[in-house]
Amino acid sequence: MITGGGFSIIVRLEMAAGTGFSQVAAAIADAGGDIVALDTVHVGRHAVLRDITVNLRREEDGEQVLAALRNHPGVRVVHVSDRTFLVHLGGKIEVQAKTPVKNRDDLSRVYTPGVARVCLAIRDDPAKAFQLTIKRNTVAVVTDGTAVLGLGDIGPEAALPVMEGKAMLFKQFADVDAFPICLATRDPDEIVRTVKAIAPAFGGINLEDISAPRCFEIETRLKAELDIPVFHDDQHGTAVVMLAGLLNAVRLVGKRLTDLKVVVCGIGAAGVACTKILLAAGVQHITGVDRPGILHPEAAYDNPVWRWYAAHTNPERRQGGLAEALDGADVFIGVSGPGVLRVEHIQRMARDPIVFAMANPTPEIPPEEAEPYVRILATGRSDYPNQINNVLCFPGMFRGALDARAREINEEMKLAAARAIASCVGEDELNEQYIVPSVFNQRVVKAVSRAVAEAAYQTGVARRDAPHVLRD
Ligand SMILES: NC(=O)C1=CN([C@@H]2O[C@H](COP(=O)(O)OP(=O)(O)OC[C@H]3O[C@@H](n4cnc5c(N)ncnc54)[C@H](O)[C@@H]3O)[C@@H](O)[C@H]2O)C=CC1
Ligand SMILES: CC(=O)C(=O)O
Ligand SMILES: [Mg+2]
Repeated sequence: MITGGGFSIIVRLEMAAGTGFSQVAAAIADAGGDIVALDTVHVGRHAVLRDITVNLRREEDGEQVLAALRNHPGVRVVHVSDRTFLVHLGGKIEVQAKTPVKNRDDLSRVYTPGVARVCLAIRDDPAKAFQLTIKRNTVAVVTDGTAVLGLGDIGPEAALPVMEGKAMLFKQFADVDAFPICLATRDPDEIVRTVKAIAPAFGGINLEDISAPRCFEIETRLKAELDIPVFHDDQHGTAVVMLAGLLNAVRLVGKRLTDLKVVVCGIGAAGVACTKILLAAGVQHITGVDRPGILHPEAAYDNPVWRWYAAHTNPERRQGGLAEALDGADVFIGVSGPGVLRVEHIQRMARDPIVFAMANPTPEIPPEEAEPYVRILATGRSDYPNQINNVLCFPGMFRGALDARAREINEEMKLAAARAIASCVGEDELNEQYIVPSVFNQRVVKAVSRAVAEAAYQTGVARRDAPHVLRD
Protein backbone atom coordinates (compact mmCIF):
# COMPACT_ATOMS: atom_id res chain seq x y z
CA MET A 1 0.00 0.00 0.00
CA ILE A 2 1.31 3.44 -0.95
CA THR A 3 -0.01 6.13 1.39
CA GLY A 4 0.07 9.90 0.91
CA GLY A 5 1.71 11.31 -2.18
CA GLY A 6 -1.19 13.62 -2.89
CA PHE A 7 -4.10 11.23 -3.46
CA SER A 8 -6.73 13.50 -4.79
CA ILE A 9 -9.76 12.83 -6.94
CA ILE A 10 -12.11 15.03 -8.88
CA VAL A 11 -15.65 13.63 -8.74
CA ARG A 12 -18.30 14.94 -11.13
CA LEU A 13 -21.67 14.68 -9.40
CA GLU A 14 -25.15 15.17 -10.72
CA MET A 15 -27.20 16.36 -7.75
CA ALA A 16 -30.98 16.33 -8.08
CA ALA A 17 -32.62 19.66 -7.33
CA GLY A 18 -33.22 19.94 -3.60
CA THR A 19 -30.27 17.73 -2.59
CA GLY A 20 -28.47 19.56 0.21
CA PHE A 21 -24.74 20.08 -0.43
CA SER A 22 -23.89 20.10 3.28
CA GLN A 23 -25.18 16.51 3.64
CA VAL A 24 -23.07 15.47 0.65
CA ALA A 25 -20.02 17.21 2.12
CA ALA A 26 -20.61 15.49 5.47
CA ALA A 27 -20.83 12.09 3.73
CA ILE A 28 -17.49 12.76 2.02
CA ALA A 29 -15.85 13.85 5.28
CA ASP A 30 -17.23 10.80 7.16
CA ALA A 31 -15.70 8.54 4.50
CA GLY A 32 -12.26 10.10 5.00
CA GLY A 33 -12.24 12.73 2.24
CA ASP A 34 -11.36 16.38 2.52
CA ILE A 35 -13.08 18.72 0.02
CA VAL A 36 -10.57 21.26 -1.27
CA ALA A 37 -12.37 22.70 -4.30
CA LEU A 38 -15.85 22.90 -5.75
CA ASP A 39 -16.89 23.92 -9.28
CA THR A 40 -20.43 24.22 -10.54
CA VAL A 41 -20.33 22.96 -14.12
CA HIS A 42 -23.99 23.30 -15.08
CA VAL A 43 -27.21 24.35 -13.35
CA GLY A 44 -30.41 22.85 -14.78
CA ARG A 45 -34.00 22.90 -13.63
CA HIS A 46 -33.87 19.35 -12.31
CA ALA A 47 -30.23 18.89 -11.39
CA VAL A 48 -26.89 20.60 -10.78
CA LEU A 49 -23.60 19.26 -12.16
CA ARG A 50 -20.64 19.79 -9.83
CA ASP A 51 -16.94 18.92 -9.87
CA ILE A 52 -15.70 18.28 -6.35
CA THR A 53 -11.99 17.93 -5.64
CA VAL A 54 -11.38 15.65 -2.68
CA ASN A 55 -8.05 15.05 -0.97
CA LEU A 56 -7.48 11.60 0.51
CA ARG A 57 -4.96 10.29 3.00
CA ARG A 58 -4.87 6.79 1.52
CA GLU A 59 -5.72 5.33 -1.87
CA GLU A 60 -8.46 3.09 -0.42
CA ASP A 61 -10.27 6.07 1.16
CA GLY A 62 -11.23 6.94 -2.43
CA GLU A 63 -13.38 3.81 -2.67
CA GLN A 64 -15.09 4.72 0.64
CA VAL A 65 -15.83 8.24 -0.55
CA LEU A 66 -17.27 6.97 -3.85
CA ALA A 67 -19.38 4.34 -2.08
CA ALA A 68 -20.78 7.02 0.24
CA LEU A 69 -21.63 9.24 -2.74
CA ARG A 70 -23.20 6.41 -4.75
CA ASN A 71 -25.43 5.56 -1.77
CA HIS A 72 -26.41 9.15 -1.16
CA PRO A 73 -30.01 9.94 -2.16
CA GLY A 74 -30.31 12.38 -5.06
CA VAL A 75 -26.66 12.00 -6.09
CA ARG A 76 -25.26 10.34 -9.22
CA VAL A 77 -21.50 9.91 -9.69
CA VAL A 78 -20.94 10.86 -13.34
CA HIS A 79 -17.18 10.64 -13.55
CA VAL A 80 -14.07 10.27 -11.37
CA SER A 81 -10.55 11.35 -12.20
CA ASP A 82 -7.37 10.89 -10.17
CA ARG A 83 -5.42 14.16 -10.12
CA THR A 84 -2.08 12.38 -10.00
CA PHE A 85 -2.95 10.51 -13.20
CA LEU A 86 -4.33 13.70 -14.76
CA VAL A 87 -0.99 15.45 -14.29
CA HIS A 88 0.69 12.56 -16.14
CA LEU A 89 -1.61 12.58 -19.18
CA GLY A 90 0.56 12.80 -22.29
CA GLY A 91 3.71 13.03 -20.16
CA LYS A 92 5.07 15.87 -18.04
CA ILE A 93 7.66 17.59 -20.23
CA GLU A 94 8.04 18.86 -23.78
CA VAL A 95 10.71 20.38 -26.03
CA GLN A 96 10.38 24.07 -26.84
CA ALA A 97 12.20 26.22 -29.38
CA LYS A 98 14.15 29.20 -28.02
CA THR A 99 13.42 31.35 -31.07
CA PRO A 100 10.40 31.24 -33.37
CA VAL A 101 10.80 30.34 -37.04
CA LYS A 102 8.60 33.01 -38.61
CA ASN A 103 9.83 33.29 -42.17
CA ARG A 104 12.21 31.87 -44.77
CA ASP A 105 15.04 34.02 -43.50
CA ASP A 106 14.72 32.52 -40.00
CA LEU A 107 14.41 29.08 -41.56
CA SER A 108 17.62 29.44 -43.49
CA ARG A 109 19.47 30.45 -40.32
CA VAL A 110 18.21 27.84 -37.84
CA TYR A 111 18.17 25.13 -40.49
CA THR A 112 19.69 24.65 -43.89
CA PRO A 113 21.68 26.29 -45.39
CA GLY A 114 22.80 28.49 -42.44
CA VAL A 115 23.14 25.63 -39.97
CA ALA A 116 25.79 24.00 -42.15
CA ARG A 117 28.35 26.68 -41.31
CA VAL A 118 27.78 26.00 -37.63
CA CYS A 119 28.17 22.27 -38.18
CA LEU A 120 31.50 22.80 -39.92
CA ALA A 121 32.72 25.10 -37.14
CA ILE A 122 32.07 22.29 -34.66
CA ARG A 123 33.72 19.75 -36.96
CA ASP A 124 36.84 21.92 -36.95
CA ASP A 125 36.71 22.47 -33.18
CA PRO A 126 34.50 19.93 -31.33
CA ALA A 127 34.70 21.99 -28.10
CA LYS A 128 32.49 24.53 -29.89
CA ALA A 129 29.60 22.11 -29.35
CA PHE A 130 29.48 23.57 -25.84
CA GLN A 131 28.88 27.06 -27.27
CA LEU A 132 26.72 26.35 -30.27
CA THR A 133 24.43 23.49 -29.23
CA ILE A 134 22.27 22.31 -26.35
CA LYS A 135 25.18 20.22 -25.08
CA ARG A 136 26.33 22.69 -22.45
CA ASN A 137 23.01 22.68 -20.61
CA THR A 138 21.62 19.23 -21.31
CA VAL A 139 21.75 16.13 -19.13
CA ALA A 140 20.58 12.62 -20.00
CA VAL A 141 18.64 10.92 -17.22
CA VAL A 142 19.38 7.29 -18.02
CA THR A 143 17.73 4.22 -16.49
CA ASP A 144 17.15 0.58 -17.28
CA GLY A 145 14.17 0.46 -14.92
CA THR A 146 15.67 -2.16 -12.60
CA ALA A 147 15.54 -0.32 -9.23
CA VAL A 148 12.85 2.30 -9.64
CA LEU A 149 12.36 4.09 -6.31
CA GLY A 150 11.74 1.20 -3.91
CA LEU A 151 9.39 -0.43 -6.44
CA GLY A 152 12.20 -2.59 -7.80
CA ASP A 153 12.55 -3.97 -11.31
CA ILE A 154 9.48 -2.57 -13.06
CA GLY A 155 11.01 -2.12 -16.50
CA PRO A 156 11.98 0.85 -18.68
CA GLU A 157 8.48 1.98 -19.72
CA ALA A 158 7.21 1.97 -16.14
CA ALA A 159 10.31 3.93 -15.08
CA LEU A 160 9.56 6.78 -17.48
CA PRO A 161 7.24 8.79 -15.17
CA VAL A 162 10.03 8.96 -12.57
CA MET A 163 12.60 10.01 -15.17
CA GLU A 164 10.24 12.67 -16.54
CA GLY A 165 9.78 13.86 -12.96
CA LYS A 166 13.56 14.14 -12.51
CA ALA A 167 13.76 16.11 -15.77
CA MET A 168 11.07 18.52 -14.52
CA LEU A 169 12.97 19.09 -11.30
CA PHE A 170 16.25 19.67 -13.15
CA LYS A 171 14.53 22.38 -15.19
CA GLN A 172 12.51 24.03 -12.45
CA PHE A 173 15.21 24.16 -9.81
CA ALA A 174 18.39 24.61 -11.84
CA ASP A 175 17.36 25.49 -15.39
CA VAL A 176 19.11 22.36 -16.63
CA ASP A 177 17.49 20.75 -19.69
CA ALA A 178 17.26 17.07 -18.86
CA PHE A 179 16.00 14.32 -21.09
CA PRO A 180 14.69 10.92 -19.91
CA ILE A 181 16.25 7.89 -21.58
CA CYS A 182 14.82 4.49 -20.64
CA LEU A 183 16.86 1.61 -22.03
CA ALA A 184 15.40 -1.74 -23.07
CA THR A 185 18.45 -3.61 -21.87
CA ARG A 186 19.92 -4.53 -18.52
CA ASP A 187 23.23 -5.77 -19.87
CA PRO A 188 26.04 -3.58 -18.45
CA ASP A 189 28.10 -3.82 -21.66
CA GLU A 190 25.15 -2.71 -23.76
CA ILE A 191 24.23 0.09 -21.34
CA VAL A 192 27.80 1.41 -21.38
CA ARG A 193 27.94 1.18 -25.17
CA THR A 194 24.60 2.95 -25.58
CA VAL A 195 25.33 5.78 -23.16
CA LYS A 196 28.71 6.35 -24.81
CA ALA A 197 27.00 6.44 -28.20
CA ILE A 198 24.47 9.11 -27.15
CA ALA A 199 26.93 11.16 -25.08
CA PRO A 200 27.83 13.70 -27.82
CA ALA A 201 24.52 15.51 -27.35
CA PHE A 202 24.86 15.83 -23.59
CA GLY A 203 26.88 17.84 -21.09
CA GLY A 204 26.33 15.27 -18.35
CA ILE A 205 24.88 11.84 -17.62
CA ASN A 206 22.64 11.28 -14.62
CA LEU A 207 22.25 7.53 -14.10
CA GLU A 208 19.03 6.73 -12.26
CA ASP A 209 17.40 3.71 -10.66
CA ILE A 210 19.82 1.09 -11.99
CA SER A 211 20.09 -1.77 -9.51
CA ALA A 212 23.19 -2.77 -7.59
CA PRO A 213 25.74 -4.19 -8.11
CA ARG A 214 25.51 -3.51 -11.91
CA CYS A 215 25.19 0.22 -11.26
CA PHE A 216 28.71 0.35 -9.76
CA GLU A 217 30.38 -1.21 -12.77
CA ILE A 218 28.32 0.83 -15.24
CA GLU A 219 29.15 4.11 -13.53
CA THR A 220 32.85 3.30 -13.09
CA ARG A 221 33.26 2.37 -16.75
CA LEU A 222 31.35 5.39 -18.04
CA LYS A 223 33.32 7.75 -15.80
CA ALA A 224 36.54 6.33 -17.19
CA GLU A 225 35.42 6.46 -20.81
CA LEU A 226 33.54 9.77 -21.03
CA ASP A 227 34.83 13.31 -20.62
CA ILE A 228 31.55 14.66 -19.21
CA PRO A 229 30.24 14.18 -15.65
CA VAL A 230 28.63 10.80 -14.99
CA PHE A 231 26.74 10.71 -11.72
CA HIS A 232 24.62 7.89 -10.38
CA ASP A 233 22.04 9.90 -8.51
CA ASP A 234 20.80 7.07 -6.28
CA GLN A 235 24.32 6.60 -5.04
CA HIS A 236 25.81 10.05 -4.77
CA GLY A 237 22.81 12.38 -4.73
CA THR A 238 21.35 10.37 -1.87
CA ALA A 239 24.67 10.19 -0.03
CA VAL A 240 25.25 13.95 -0.33
CA VAL A 241 21.83 14.85 1.07
CA MET A 242 22.07 12.21 3.80
CA LEU A 243 25.42 13.66 4.89
CA ALA A 244 24.00 17.18 4.87
CA GLY A 245 21.18 16.03 7.14
CA LEU A 246 23.56 14.19 9.42
CA LEU A 247 25.92 17.17 9.73
CA ASN A 248 23.00 19.20 11.07
CA ALA A 249 21.51 16.37 13.15
CA VAL A 250 24.74 15.85 15.09
CA ARG A 251 24.86 19.58 15.85
CA LEU A 252 21.46 19.19 17.50
CA VAL A 253 22.24 16.10 19.56
CA GLY A 254 25.73 17.29 20.50
CA LYS A 255 27.61 14.30 19.09
CA ARG A 256 30.70 14.22 16.85
CA LEU A 257 30.84 12.42 13.50
CA THR A 258 33.99 10.60 14.58
CA ASP A 259 32.24 9.11 17.63
CA LEU A 260 29.04 8.01 15.91
CA LYS A 261 27.89 4.43 15.54
CA VAL A 262 25.96 4.30 12.29
CA VAL A 263 23.89 1.44 10.90
CA VAL A 264 23.16 1.46 7.17
CA CYS A 265 20.33 -0.84 6.10
CA GLY A 266 20.12 -1.80 2.41
CA ILE A 267 23.59 -2.22 0.96
CA GLY A 268 22.66 -1.43 -2.61
CA ALA A 269 23.37 1.65 -4.70
CA ALA A 270 22.37 4.21 -2.08
CA GLY A 271 23.67 2.25 0.93
CA VAL A 272 27.16 1.77 -0.48
CA ALA A 273 27.48 5.43 -1.48
CA CYS A 274 26.13 6.64 1.89
CA THR A 275 28.74 4.50 3.60
CA LYS A 276 31.56 5.79 1.40
CA ILE A 277 30.69 9.44 1.97
CA LEU A 278 30.37 8.82 5.73
CA LEU A 279 33.83 7.25 5.77
CA ALA A 280 35.18 10.22 3.77
CA ALA A 281 33.56 12.62 6.26
CA GLY A 282 35.28 10.94 9.21
CA VAL A 283 32.68 8.46 10.54
CA GLN A 284 34.57 5.41 11.75
CA HIS A 285 31.97 3.03 13.08
CA ILE A 286 29.57 1.82 10.38
CA THR A 287 27.69 -1.46 10.25
CA GLY A 288 25.87 -2.58 7.12
CA VAL A 289 22.76 -4.77 7.10
CA ASP A 290 21.08 -6.36 4.11
CA ARG A 291 18.83 -9.38 3.65
CA PRO A 292 21.43 -11.89 4.94
CA GLY A 293 21.87 -9.79 8.12
CA ILE A 294 24.94 -7.82 9.23
CA LEU A 295 27.63 -7.85 6.54
CA HIS A 296 30.58 -9.60 8.10
CA PRO A 297 34.15 -10.03 6.80
CA GLU A 298 34.16 -13.76 7.45
CA ALA A 299 31.07 -14.42 5.39
CA ALA A 300 31.34 -15.38 1.71
CA TYR A 301 29.37 -13.10 -0.58
CA ASP A 302 28.95 -13.49 -4.35
CA ASN A 303 28.49 -9.72 -4.58
CA PRO A 304 32.02 -8.22 -4.84
CA VAL A 305 30.79 -4.90 -3.46
CA TRP A 306 29.54 -6.64 -0.34
CA ARG A 307 32.97 -8.26 0.07
CA TRP A 308 34.55 -4.80 -0.10
CA TYR A 309 31.89 -3.48 2.27
CA ALA A 310 32.38 -6.19 4.88
CA ALA A 311 36.13 -5.61 4.83
CA HIS A 312 35.82 -1.85 5.41
CA THR A 313 33.00 -1.67 7.99
CA ASN A 314 31.73 -3.48 11.09
CA PRO A 315 34.75 -2.70 13.29
CA GLU A 316 33.26 -4.65 16.22
CA ARG A 317 32.78 -7.71 13.99
CA ARG A 318 29.14 -7.90 14.98
CA GLN A 319 26.96 -10.74 13.74
CA GLY A 320 23.20 -11.10 13.57
CA GLY A 321 20.45 -8.96 12.13
CA LEU A 322 19.23 -5.39 12.28
CA ALA A 323 18.39 -5.67 16.00
CA GLU A 324 21.96 -6.68 16.88
CA ALA A 325 23.41 -4.02 14.59
CA LEU A 326 21.34 -1.31 16.25
CA ASP A 327 22.41 -2.10 19.83
CA GLY A 328 23.85 1.20 21.08
CA ALA A 329 23.80 2.79 17.60
CA ASP A 330 23.39 6.55 17.25
CA VAL A 331 22.11 6.63 13.68
CA PHE A 332 19.96 4.44 11.42
CA ILE A 333 20.23 5.10 7.69
CA GLY A 334 17.53 3.18 5.81
CA VAL A 335 17.83 2.77 2.05
CA SER A 336 16.20 -0.64 1.77
CA GLY A 337 12.44 -1.08 1.68
CA PRO A 338 9.20 -0.65 3.61
CA GLY A 339 8.65 -2.01 7.11
CA VAL A 340 12.22 -3.10 7.81
CA LEU A 341 12.59 -1.08 11.03
CA ARG A 342 10.47 -1.66 14.12
CA VAL A 343 10.00 0.30 17.34
CA GLU A 344 11.77 -2.48 19.31
CA HIS A 345 14.81 -1.89 17.11
CA ILE A 346 14.84 1.85 17.83
CA GLN A 347 14.56 1.15 21.56
CA ARG A 348 17.95 -0.60 21.37
CA MET A 349 19.66 2.53 20.05
CA ALA A 350 21.76 5.00 22.10
CA ARG A 351 20.31 8.25 23.48
CA ASP A 352 18.75 10.69 21.00
CA PRO A 353 18.28 8.23 18.12
CA ILE A 354 18.65 9.70 14.65
CA VAL A 355 16.56 7.75 12.14
CA PHE A 356 16.70 8.47 8.41
CA ALA A 357 14.10 6.10 6.90
CA MET A 358 14.67 7.01 3.27
CA ALA A 359 13.06 4.19 1.25
CA ASN A 360 10.60 5.55 -1.30
CA PRO A 361 7.72 5.76 -1.51
CA THR A 362 7.17 3.79 1.71
CA PRO A 363 9.82 4.32 4.39
CA GLU A 364 11.42 1.63 6.56
CA ILE A 365 9.02 2.55 9.37
CA PRO A 366 5.82 4.61 9.32
CA PRO A 367 6.84 8.05 10.64
CA GLU A 368 3.90 8.15 13.07
CA GLU A 369 5.14 4.92 14.67
CA ALA A 370 8.76 6.01 14.97
CA GLU A 371 8.25 9.59 16.11
CA PRO A 372 7.69 8.98 19.85
CA TYR A 373 10.93 6.99 20.09
CA VAL A 374 13.40 9.09 18.12
CA ARG A 375 15.02 12.48 18.59
CA ILE A 376 15.33 13.18 14.86
CA LEU A 377 13.38 11.53 12.06
CA ALA A 378 13.76 12.06 8.33
CA THR A 379 12.21 10.34 5.33
CA GLY A 380 12.55 10.65 1.56
CA ARG A 381 9.02 11.94 1.18
CA SER A 382 7.59 15.38 0.49
CA ASP A 383 4.70 15.02 2.93
CA TYR A 384 6.72 14.84 6.18
CA PRO A 385 9.29 17.22 7.70
CA ASN A 386 12.99 16.59 6.99
CA GLN A 387 12.82 15.33 3.42
CA ILE A 388 16.16 13.68 2.75
CA ASN A 389 15.84 13.24 -0.96
CA ASN A 390 18.40 13.49 -3.71
CA VAL A 391 16.35 16.29 -5.29
CA LEU A 392 18.16 18.61 -2.87
CA CYS A 393 21.40 17.67 -4.63
CA PHE A 394 21.16 16.72 -8.30
CA PRO A 395 19.88 20.02 -9.74
CA GLY A 396 22.59 22.14 -8.06
CA MET A 397 25.24 19.46 -8.57
CA PHE A 398 24.76 19.44 -12.34
CA ARG A 399 24.26 23.23 -12.50
CA GLY A 400 27.67 23.69 -10.87
CA ALA A 401 29.34 20.97 -12.94
CA LEU A 402 27.90 22.32 -16.23
CA ASP A 403 28.77 25.92 -15.36
CA ALA A 404 32.37 24.96 -14.65
CA ARG A 405 32.27 22.59 -17.64
CA ALA A 406 33.68 19.97 -15.32
CA ARG A 407 34.90 16.79 -16.94
CA GLU A 408 33.76 14.76 -13.91
CA ILE A 409 32.09 14.99 -10.52
CA ASN A 410 34.64 14.04 -7.88
CA GLU A 411 34.59 13.38 -4.13
CA GLU A 412 35.50 16.98 -3.26
CA MET A 413 32.54 18.26 -5.28
CA LYS A 414 30.19 15.88 -3.43
CA LEU A 415 31.47 16.87 0.02
CA ALA A 416 31.22 20.53 -0.96
CA ALA A 417 27.60 19.97 -2.01
CA ALA A 418 26.75 18.28 1.30
CA ARG A 419 28.24 21.14 3.31
CA ALA A 420 26.44 23.68 1.13
CA ILE A 421 23.06 21.99 1.66
CA ALA A 422 23.66 21.80 5.42
CA SER A 423 24.63 25.47 5.49
CA CYS A 424 21.24 26.50 4.10
CA VAL A 425 19.75 25.76 7.53
CA GLY A 426 20.74 28.67 9.76
CA GLU A 427 21.76 28.28 13.42
CA ASP A 428 18.55 30.00 14.51
CA GLU A 429 16.41 27.76 12.25
CA LEU A 430 17.90 24.38 13.14
CA ASN A 431 15.58 22.08 15.06
CA GLU A 432 14.46 18.44 15.13
CA GLN A 433 11.90 19.07 12.38
CA TYR A 434 14.26 21.12 10.20
CA ILE A 435 17.67 19.59 9.61
CA VAL A 436 17.66 19.99 5.83
CA PRO A 437 16.35 22.94 3.85
CA SER A 438 13.15 22.71 1.90
CA VAL A 439 13.39 21.63 -1.71
CA PHE A 440 11.74 24.98 -2.48
CA ASN A 441 14.35 27.01 -0.62
CA GLN A 442 15.81 29.07 -3.45
CA ARG A 443 19.18 29.36 -1.72
CA VAL A 444 19.87 25.63 -2.09
CA VAL A 445 20.62 25.35 -5.81
CA LYS A 446 22.68 28.52 -5.74
CA ALA A 447 24.70 27.38 -2.72
CA VAL A 448 25.22 23.87 -4.09
CA SER A 449 26.12 24.91 -7.64
CA ARG A 450 28.57 27.50 -6.43
CA ALA A 451 30.24 25.10 -3.97
CA VAL A 452 30.42 22.39 -6.63
CA ALA A 453 31.89 24.74 -9.24
CA GLU A 454 34.42 26.05 -6.72
CA ALA A 455 35.48 22.49 -5.87
CA ALA A 456 35.73 21.70 -9.59
CA TYR A 457 38.14 24.63 -10.11
CA GLN A 458 40.13 23.74 -7.00
CA THR A 459 40.54 20.13 -8.04
CA GLY A 460 41.44 20.97 -11.64
CA VAL A 461 38.49 19.30 -13.38
CA ALA A 462 36.88 22.53 -14.64
CA ARG A 463 37.36 23.27 -18.33
CA ARG A 464 35.93 26.74 -18.52
CA ASP A 465 38.47 29.55 -18.32
CA ALA A 466 36.62 32.30 -16.55
CA PRO A 467 35.35 31.26 -13.15
CA HIS A 468 32.47 33.73 -13.62
CA VAL A 469 30.18 31.16 -12.02
CA LEU A 470 31.93 31.91 -8.73
CA ARG A 471 30.97 35.58 -8.83
CA ASP A 472 27.60 36.62 -7.46
N1 LIG B 1 15.46 9.38 -0.30
C1 LIG B 1 16.23 9.33 -1.37
O1 LIG B 1 16.73 10.34 -1.89
C2 LIG B 1 16.51 8.03 -2.00
C3 LIG B 1 15.92 6.90 -1.57
N2 LIG B 1 16.22 5.73 -2.15
C4 LIG B 1 15.48 4.56 -1.71
O2 LIG B 1 16.36 3.62 -1.14
C5 LIG B 1 15.94 2.32 -1.48
C6 LIG B 1 17.08 1.57 -2.14
O3 LIG B 1 17.40 2.20 -3.38
P1 LIG B 1 18.68 1.71 -4.20
O4 LIG B 1 19.88 1.68 -3.33
O5 LIG B 1 18.69 2.50 -5.44
O6 LIG B 1 18.23 0.21 -4.54
P2 LIG B 1 19.12 -1.10 -4.69
O7 LIG B 1 18.22 -2.11 -5.30
O8 LIG B 1 20.42 -0.80 -5.31
O9 LIG B 1 19.44 -1.53 -3.17
C7 LIG B 1 18.46 -1.89 -2.25
C8 LIG B 1 19.12 -2.81 -1.22
O10 LIG B 1 18.22 -2.94 -0.14
C9 LIG B 1 18.21 -4.30 0.23
N3 LIG B 1 16.97 -4.62 0.90
C10 LIG B 1 15.74 -4.58 0.37
N4 LIG B 1 14.85 -5.00 1.30
C11 LIG B 1 15.56 -5.29 2.41
C12 LIG B 1 15.22 -5.77 3.68
N5 LIG B 1 13.95 -6.06 3.98
N6 LIG B 1 16.20 -5.92 4.61
C13 LIG B 1 17.47 -5.64 4.30
N7 LIG B 1 17.86 -5.20 3.10
C14 LIG B 1 16.91 -5.03 2.17
C15 LIG B 1 18.36 -5.04 -1.09
O11 LIG B 1 18.81 -6.38 -0.89
C16 LIG B 1 19.39 -4.18 -1.79
O12 LIG B 1 20.72 -4.57 -1.47
C17 LIG B 1 14.70 2.49 -2.36
O13 LIG B 1 13.55 2.40 -1.56
C18 LIG B 1 14.83 3.89 -2.88
O14 LIG B 1 13.57 4.47 -3.15
C19 LIG B 1 17.16 5.60 -3.14
C20 LIG B 1 17.77 6.70 -3.61
C21 LIG B 1 17.43 8.02 -3.13
C1 LIG C 1 14.64 9.60 -4.86
C2 LIG C 1 15.15 8.55 -5.71
O1 LIG C 1 15.94 8.79 -6.61
C3 LIG C 1 14.73 7.19 -5.47
O2 LIG C 1 14.00 6.94 -4.53
O3 LIG C 1 15.14 6.31 -6.25
MG1 LIG D 1 16.32 7.13 -7.87
